[in-house]
Amino acid sequence: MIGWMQKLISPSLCSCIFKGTRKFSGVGKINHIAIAVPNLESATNLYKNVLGAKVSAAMPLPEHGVTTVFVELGDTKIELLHPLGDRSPISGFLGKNKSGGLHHICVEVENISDAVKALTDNGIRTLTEEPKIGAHGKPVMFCHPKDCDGVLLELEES
Ligand SMILES: CC[C@@H](C(=O)O)C(=O)SCCNC(=O)CCNC(=O)[C@H](O)C(C)(C)COP(=O)(O)OP(=O)(O)OC[C@H]1O[C@@H](n2cnc3c(N)ncnc32)[C@H](O)[C@@H]1OP(=O)(O)O
Ligand SMILES: [Co+2]
Repeated sequence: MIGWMQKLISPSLCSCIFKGTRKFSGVGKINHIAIAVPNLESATNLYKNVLGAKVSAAMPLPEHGVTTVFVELGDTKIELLHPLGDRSPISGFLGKNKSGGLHHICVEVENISDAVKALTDNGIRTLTEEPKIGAHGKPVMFCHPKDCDGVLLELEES
């Protein structure tokens, strides 16, 4: 029954109706790979002017404590991250990795509540209680790197 109802109404509404009974539909493609950078201008210059990629304007996201630049690479992206404000979640990482480094991977999921449930049911901790709205205006959630083989995993609703 859930299958045909999903075709008629939105996945989120369906998820509310069948809370706890809907099955996670599985992970989608890589949305972006994020690199924390100590100097946003020189990192942008590398991808834009040396490697010839199309890059976005720098976008300050105070609610995430970062400024981002997206490098477009076909159907995926690199997200350049630089700390914003004095409580940035990436300051500790850059303190340990002074030249910058691979910070997280972001994978797409059809329904973030279903994905979070599948993860938490399996003992994976999320870093916030509720999803936030990410750089693409869609709900995102981060999973603890210690529960994901040392990799910070971001989920973004597609
Ligand atoms: C722009 C919006 C959005 C998007 O739409 O794309 C974004 O991408 S926002 C990006 C920035 N936001 C976040 O990263 C939010 C989630 N992250 C966090 O809450 C924190 O970064 C963290 C994961 C809790 C780590 O914070 P930190 O201050 O470094 O805490 P600890 O020092 O206690 O770290 C604990 C432990 O985890 C290791 N660690 C930290 N960062 C990473 C990482 N990126 N990848 C792998 N491992 C990481 C850290 O080294 C500690 O390990 P030990 O040293 O062994 O204790
Ligand atoms: Co990200």
